[in-house]
Amino acid sequence: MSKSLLTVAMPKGRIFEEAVGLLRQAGYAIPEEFDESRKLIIDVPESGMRFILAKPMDVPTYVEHGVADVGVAGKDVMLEEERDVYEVLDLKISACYMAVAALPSYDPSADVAPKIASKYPKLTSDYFREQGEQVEIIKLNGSIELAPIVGLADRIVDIVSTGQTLKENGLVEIETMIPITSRFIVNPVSYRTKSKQIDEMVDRLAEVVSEEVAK
Ligand SMILES: Nc1ncnc2c1ncn2[C@@H]1O[C@H](COP(=O)(O)OP(=O)(O)OP(=O)(O)O)[C@@H](O)[C@H]1O
Ligand SMILES: O=P(O)(O)OC[C@H]1O[C@H](OP(=O)(O)OP(=O)(O)O)[C@H](O)[C@@H]1O
Repeated sequence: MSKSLLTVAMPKGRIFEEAVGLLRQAGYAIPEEFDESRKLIIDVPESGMRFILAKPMDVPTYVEHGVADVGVAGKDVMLEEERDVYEVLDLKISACYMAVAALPSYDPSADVAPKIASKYPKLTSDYFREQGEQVEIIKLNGSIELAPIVGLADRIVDIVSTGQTLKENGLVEIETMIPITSRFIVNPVSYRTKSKQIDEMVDRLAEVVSEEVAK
């Protein structure tokens, strides 16, 4: 990895477009080809940056290991991964929330050994431990809403945004857990060794975020 360029770990997928939009608003020249490319490493020397494009859940791993200096990750990922990185700014993009959901017929009083399906086993386990409820967690990798319908789990813990997926699958939200937005994260060593570049980036992004919030 180049030491002169600031390496930014970006999440592919849902967050990508909004995160790139913020960077452009903050004055970083990100070429158009960035939006469509299949490349996983893109250098933008005119902005002094190298971007690495990772799976959203993996961004904190790249930043913790220092192969990326900074990155963008959802709060859900931060809570699940618990990596040794600094979370320095709430970018207030890709807003959604985590919720517990079940079939409308679900009766909590009859639920003696509850099974909870989720893509987020750690976050789910922490949540139910804090609630003082003992549960069995079933880790799935997607289509979580399927689990209660086919009888794999009693409840699910998943992200809700529009609520359409729950609705179309006949599930109801029974607890709202945590609001989620994307965060700007920093490797602790890079924060010292590249403080000038990183401080400037945080300041510029913070300004754009506060302008967006004021709109
Ligand atoms: N409706 C939503 N569903 C899931 N994630 C959302 C939603 N809205 C915003 N997010 C944010 O987007 C991130 C997930 O992005 P995305 O769905 O592209 O990744 P993924 O779940 O890893 O994708 P994949 O479908 O490839 O497994 C989450 O970490 C969360 O912070
Ligand atoms: O409230 P909504 O707007 O419907 O969004 C929430 C849904 O979107 C996500 O799934 P995704 O599309 O990432 O598919 P996945 O289940 O395979 O993770 C999430 O896991 C929910 O299922």
